[in-house]
Parts: sequence; structure tokens; C-alpha cells
Amino acid sequence: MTVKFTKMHGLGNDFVVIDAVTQRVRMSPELARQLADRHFGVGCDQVLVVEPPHSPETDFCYRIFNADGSEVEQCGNGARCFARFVRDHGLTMKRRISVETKGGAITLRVEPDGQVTVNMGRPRFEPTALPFQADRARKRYTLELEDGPVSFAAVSMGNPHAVIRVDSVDSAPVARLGPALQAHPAFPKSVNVGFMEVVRRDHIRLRVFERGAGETLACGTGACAAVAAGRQLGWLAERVRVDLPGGRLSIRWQGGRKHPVWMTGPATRVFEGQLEL
Ligand SMILES: N[C@@H](CCC[C@H](N)C(=O)O)C(=O)O
Repeated sequence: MTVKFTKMHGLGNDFVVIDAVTQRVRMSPELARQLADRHFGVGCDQVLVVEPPHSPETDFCYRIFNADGSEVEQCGNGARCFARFVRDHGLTMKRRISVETKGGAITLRVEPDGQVTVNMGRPRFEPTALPFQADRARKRYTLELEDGPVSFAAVSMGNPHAVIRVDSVDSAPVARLGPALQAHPAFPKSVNVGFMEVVRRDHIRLRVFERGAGETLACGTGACAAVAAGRQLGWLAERVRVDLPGGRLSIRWQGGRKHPVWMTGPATRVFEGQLEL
């Protein structure tokens, strides 16, 4: 069977995107792992599968698989690439698109300059939303790891995030603390670990060690989670420029219980390909 795919990226967080609206595709964790393999497959951080909607309230459904094959709830950079993909492939001509994910429905707007703005939904801070095992909700938690105590904020953007404030992302122990926190039993479904350097109230630098993919050049939900956590802790303004290794995102969150987080950034098509499955 032949399946067409598109290689895309959002600030270097790269994807294999498959149209399962017009093609028959049976995605599985094994297939996602094979496609994501950078030596034996196409290579990507996540595989995105675009499907018809499950409910009349949304335009599409899209599924997200990490490079390790795990299917996950949400992906910020993936959402922007999804919007560009469905328009480029003539699956919709709409500029405002709603899509169902495992982590809930989100809406996206394709801007006249090609950037995509996404309503990423409300951040949730209650530990059960991640899930994270804690006796009660706090703005910051501390866990004892092999290297000593680590303090972080815990946020769900549909998927789980721990956000650690560091003096400099350049010297942050991303490759050591990321996997250590992910493996902690207090995160039964693991966690994406963000390292945030506050430059000013409206500017942060961020590196993210992603669940199921390792450190990526950018993480959209990680950027939203960092700004939400930073605002809760009184460190950040409503609009924040987030500099990631792969480029810049604009994140806006008014704060409070009702308001969603808005993310704006680019989505880039790299090439089209064909797989023999
Ligand atoms: N790269 C993504 C997040 C992808 C999912 C994540 N690794 C998880 O397991 O939750 C983004 O841009 O948000």
C-alpha cells in the first residue's frame, strides 16, 4: 500500500503529517516509531494523522504520536502545521478551523501572513489534570531527585508539563533533569519538562525536554505552559515573547480561570513524500 505524507516543522519541531481523510491509513505505535526513526525511517519528533471529525462541532480530528510511538493529547507546533496542511491539501478553505484532539477541541486561525494563531484552551493547574501526585494544588512543588531538590510548576495544556525556572537556559541541565523528572513516580504518565529563563516580564527563553521525543528545537504546548506558570507566579506579563532554540513564538494569556492561552507562530512545509507500507 502506498501512503503520501508531508514533512513539516514548527520552529524545527518536526513532523510527518499523514492525510487519513482521503487515504486509508491504519496508524499504530509501531508504525509511528518506524516513521519517526531518523536513521531507518523519515525522521521526526511527532507523527500527525489528520482524520475526519468525530463530531459535527469540529472540522477535523487529528492524532499525535511521539517519536517513541506513544499517542498523546496535544501538540502546539503540530496544531499550526495541521492548519497549514489541511489548507495546502485542499481539505478545507476555511481560515478558522476547529479540530478535535485527544486533549480536547482547539480552534486555529490562519493569518494573512501565513502564521497560525491557536486558541490552546485553558491551562489547568490542579495536579489531577496532568496527572501529578500531590496532596493539594500549589503554585510550585519540590521533588527530591538524585542530584538534590528540584522546584517546578505543574501545568496541563491538555498534555502534562513541569516548568523549572533557571538562571540561564544555556547552562541548564536539560539532558540530566529532563529524564529524571519524567521517570519520577509522581508523574504516572510522565511529563514534558521545560527550562525557563525569564529575561524580562515580556520575554523568556525556553528549552523543553519532551516526553517521548527528548529535547526538541521547540515545544508549543511547553511555551504555553511556561507562560501560564510564569504568570501564575507573578513573573510574567500578559503577552510574552518566547525564544526557543528553533525560533520565536508569541504567547498571550490574560490569566484567571476562564481565559484560554493564545499562541502565534509559523508552520513550514519541507517536502512531500510517499511510503510503501
Ligand atoms: N512538540 C509538541 C508536544 C508533543 C507532545 C509531547 N511530547 C507530549 O508527550 O505531551 C508541542 O509543540 O506542543
